[in-house]
Amino acid sequence: MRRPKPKKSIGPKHRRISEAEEIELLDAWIEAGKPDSGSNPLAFPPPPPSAPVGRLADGGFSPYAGCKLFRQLPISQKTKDGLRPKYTEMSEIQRASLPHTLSGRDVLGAAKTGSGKTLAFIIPVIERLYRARWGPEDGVGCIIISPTKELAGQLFEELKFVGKHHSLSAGLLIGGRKDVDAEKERVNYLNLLVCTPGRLLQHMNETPNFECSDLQILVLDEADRILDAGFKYEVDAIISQLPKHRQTLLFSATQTKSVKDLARLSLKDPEYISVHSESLTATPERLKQIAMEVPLDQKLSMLWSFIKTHLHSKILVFLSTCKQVKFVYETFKKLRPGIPLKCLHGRMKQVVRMAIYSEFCEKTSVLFSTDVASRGLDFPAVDWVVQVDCPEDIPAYIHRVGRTARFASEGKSVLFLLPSELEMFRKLQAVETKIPIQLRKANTQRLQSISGLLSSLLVKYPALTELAKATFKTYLRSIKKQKDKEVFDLLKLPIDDFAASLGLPMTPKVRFMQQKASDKIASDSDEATDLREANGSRPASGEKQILDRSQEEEDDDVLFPKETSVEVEDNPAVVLPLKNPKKKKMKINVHRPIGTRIKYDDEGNVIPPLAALADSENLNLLVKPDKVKERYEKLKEEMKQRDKEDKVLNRQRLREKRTKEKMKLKRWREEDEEDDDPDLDEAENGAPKKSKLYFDSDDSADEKREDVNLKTDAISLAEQEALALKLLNSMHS
Ligand SMILES: Nc1ncnc2c1ncn2[C@@H]1O[C@H](COP(=O)(O)OP(=O)(O)OP(=O)(O)O)[C@@H](O)[C@H]1O
Repeated sequence: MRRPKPKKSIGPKHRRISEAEEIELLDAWIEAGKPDSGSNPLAFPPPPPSAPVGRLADGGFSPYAGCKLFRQLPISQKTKDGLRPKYTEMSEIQRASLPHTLSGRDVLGAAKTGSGKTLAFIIPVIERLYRARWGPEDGVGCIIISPTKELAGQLFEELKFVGKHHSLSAGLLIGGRKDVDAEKERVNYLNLLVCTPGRLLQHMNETPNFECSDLQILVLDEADRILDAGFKYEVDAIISQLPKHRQTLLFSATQTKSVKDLARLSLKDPEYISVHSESLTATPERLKQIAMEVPLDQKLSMLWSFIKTHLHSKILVFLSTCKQVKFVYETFKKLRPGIPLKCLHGRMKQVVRMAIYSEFCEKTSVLFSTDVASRGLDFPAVDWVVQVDCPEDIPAYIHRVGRTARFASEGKSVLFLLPSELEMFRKLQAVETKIPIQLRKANTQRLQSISGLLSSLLVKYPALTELAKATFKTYLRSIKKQKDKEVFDLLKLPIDDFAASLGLPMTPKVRFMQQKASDKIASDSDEATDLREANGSRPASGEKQILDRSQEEEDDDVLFPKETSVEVEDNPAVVLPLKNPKKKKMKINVHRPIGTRIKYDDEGNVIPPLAALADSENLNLLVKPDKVKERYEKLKEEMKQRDKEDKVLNRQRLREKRTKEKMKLKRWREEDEEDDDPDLDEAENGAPKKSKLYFDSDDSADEKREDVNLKTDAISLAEQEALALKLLNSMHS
């Protein structure tokens, strides 16, 4: 613990002395009453409210482990003044963790959503710097990292609220703000930083003299999210630049217990404080939860009907992609449901996002959102959380429903599940997950179908048709990307009905669906071929082409669908075009074994060797039928082999081409580019995208993006050269 140093800033003399005295008293008080490591302060008897607080007449100190009121804690008067009158009594997580955090220990705090974890780390942060008499010249003393910009903003507001009587300086560092240069000037004078991982790393890398070498305390809010794969690059880079000797606090409703994660953070004998582990439910007790089976093509009608019957409620609706959020928002707005609508997703400008966030805090309305709003956000008085799309896993479910029934309030949530997603209900209902959810039948009598209305809207507004197509594709893509294949199965989706429900006259072509369906057919036909081979019969002619197609179409870019036509239905019956016969001939010619004669038909076309063998004239010339068979088998083998090689090369070529096209498009069409992930905010999961994550939307960011793009071009050129060389080799072999 740093000792108080003489205050350098100007101020009245009596105040300086009283501060020093207060700090001395607080240090002694904390030391005298700190709970044993590993003990749970909730188990201590709380002192009565009327008991004296602080230094007692006998020279000792009042106990604080187990106390219920903020004023009974060994914290500064300024913090107590900041807390009053809004906060007087502590919540369980605050009671359990504050005695440990104030004593300077590392803490992993787990408590239900809306249970007051924010104050549980904001108070020790302020107090630690106050007691160390931190000033502007000391630089960064505390860093609070949040996974999303909105949550960072909310934490910053809470920090300002509680710390309003302190003279510490704090800054909000989040991507999407244009004033990065001004921020760089200031950042060295800030004591407390509330930031998203990307922006913090940007400062660490770019801001001259940016210093965290004296960091006292690091906080990860939504720690499990920050430590997951999506932020790995940033977090590892950040941690490597922080001093190991510091206090570290990790908080989340779904806390990590991974030793690997904790090792990454170099925690020292951390206290694991999980206040609701004994609770019967993992979600807030005042939260009523239901799940409903809703077919994919009825989801929007169901949502519409739900909104129409809850016009006086504040409703938060989760969808999985930005495009879906946009589509639902735009179309529903035009259909005028009779309640204000808003939307929030990671592709919106930061100022707009912040404005929407504040508006939803204040007004009764419906907010359509991606998972950008699923964690940490404290919207007051949300009546309903509606999950139109299934969450990726149980923690995601817990965080989403946790936007309602916060602290002492009540709330309700409904989860729409496709018939193919009912496994998620079973997982949620499992005893160990402790989620009291019930499956209800949807009342289809009250269902108001809107697919016809959507069709008319799409006719009237052509831009909406494009949005509907993108919605269709990105939704399917989001399902494809889900890890839990027990729940998410692309091939079980009624995609034609889904397209129709969005108002689309035709089902858009999606190449990865084609791939999936082909894979399925391929595996089915593999089985069939095995059977036939066992019976000694030849494969049917169409099968081979389906298999070829499936291998060629591995890349699944939804932005540039090819001309190939695919129809996938409930029972996938795939219609695939024949392969380009020209290509086939080329391949045979290039790899023609030396000495093989080329045969021509009457019109001068080359007769493929197999056809030539089957030619009746030639058949007469052949010596023995078993020789024909042998020759046939040999040629078949050779062709198979060469086909294989060609396909590999072809795939590589295709990938190269698409990567280049994508990079180009990415630069040109920032607004309309595809949603690769459900949402592309810093909050989102999946592997970090170098050009996106930490250079966000600042001016400097564009320059960086250029760098990244140039780099990618250089790589692809090198790869192209290697590919050309490979091609040449294969031609000469
Ligand atoms: N001791 C308290 N007394 C009264 N209200 C409180 C107290 N602590 C927190 N609150 C209020 O409870 C609400 C939820 O708190 P907070 O956002 O910190 O929850 P959380 O546990 O961090 O939730 P999440 O897991 O969703 O991030 C806030 O509105 C906050 O102001």
